[in-house]
Amino acid sequence: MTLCCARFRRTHPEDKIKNAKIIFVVGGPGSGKGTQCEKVVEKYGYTHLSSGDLLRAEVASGSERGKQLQAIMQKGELVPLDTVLDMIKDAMIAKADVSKGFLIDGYPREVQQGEEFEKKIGAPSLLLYINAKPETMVKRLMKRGETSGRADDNEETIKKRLDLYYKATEPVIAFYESRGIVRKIDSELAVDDVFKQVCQAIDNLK
Ligand SMILES: Nc1ncnc2c1ncn2[C@@H]1O[C@H](COP(=O)(O)OP(=O)(O)O)[C@@H](O)[C@H]1O
Ligand SMILES: Nc1ncnc2c1ncn2[C@H]1C[C@H](O)[C@@H](COP(=O)(O)OP(=O)(O)O)O1
Ligand SMILES: [Mg+2]
Repeated sequence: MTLCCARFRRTHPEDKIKNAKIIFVVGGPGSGKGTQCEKVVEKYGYTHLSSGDLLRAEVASGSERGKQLQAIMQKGELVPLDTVLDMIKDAMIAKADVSKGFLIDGYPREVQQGEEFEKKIGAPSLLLYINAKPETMVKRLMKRGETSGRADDNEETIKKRLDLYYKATEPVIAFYESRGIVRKIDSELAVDDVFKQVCQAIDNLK
């Protein structure tokens, strides 16, 4: 009895994801992260976790926390690090038993997010850097805004998100470049041609 309880206490939910394969998907707003992740899920069976989607689900739940998050996202700002990291961690644990690997889309958005992720979860083996010109991103987001219903797909918020991307998120790429795990993807091309580059990067992992 005593032995059994001791063992129970030592089993943490985090243990389930300790050795998970992790791919960070980083790029500006509207660069095509979500589009490419969907195709990776289809071909490789990885689990796609988008920080933005997780946050929007919390907003849709109507919770008090969701209301606070909505106000931040509407302004194009970043939500608190702990909130988004906890959501990703919980979602990873929930999928750990059936997942071949995780695509973490939209995270890290600043270097500190990467550092905290590694402390609490683990290290990525690849960073897909989805790169498009700012004009392209704005054009795609304005188009997406016609149907997305997203509170942040409007001209004013798009500009703020782009500025924040260059200021806070691009340094993330330099941070991981020194580790040799960044693969830069030209996202100016048609979706399938972008995907070919993504496949090459993932296939080289094995
Ligand atoms: N390679 C591409 N060429 C043209 N349009 C694209 C391409 N990739 C994505 N899009 C479109 O651009 C918009 C933003 O793509 P999305 O995947 O939502 O980007 P992100 O998740 O990086 O914000 C979507 O409407 C999508 O259909
Ligand atoms: N890692 C993160 N840290 C803080 N805020 C985040 C976040 N990921 C998403 N958010 C918040 C702020 C973003 O402007 C908003 C939408 O994010 P998103 O859905 O990833 O955008 P997109 O796919 O257009 O790049 O959600
Ligand atoms: Mg997205």
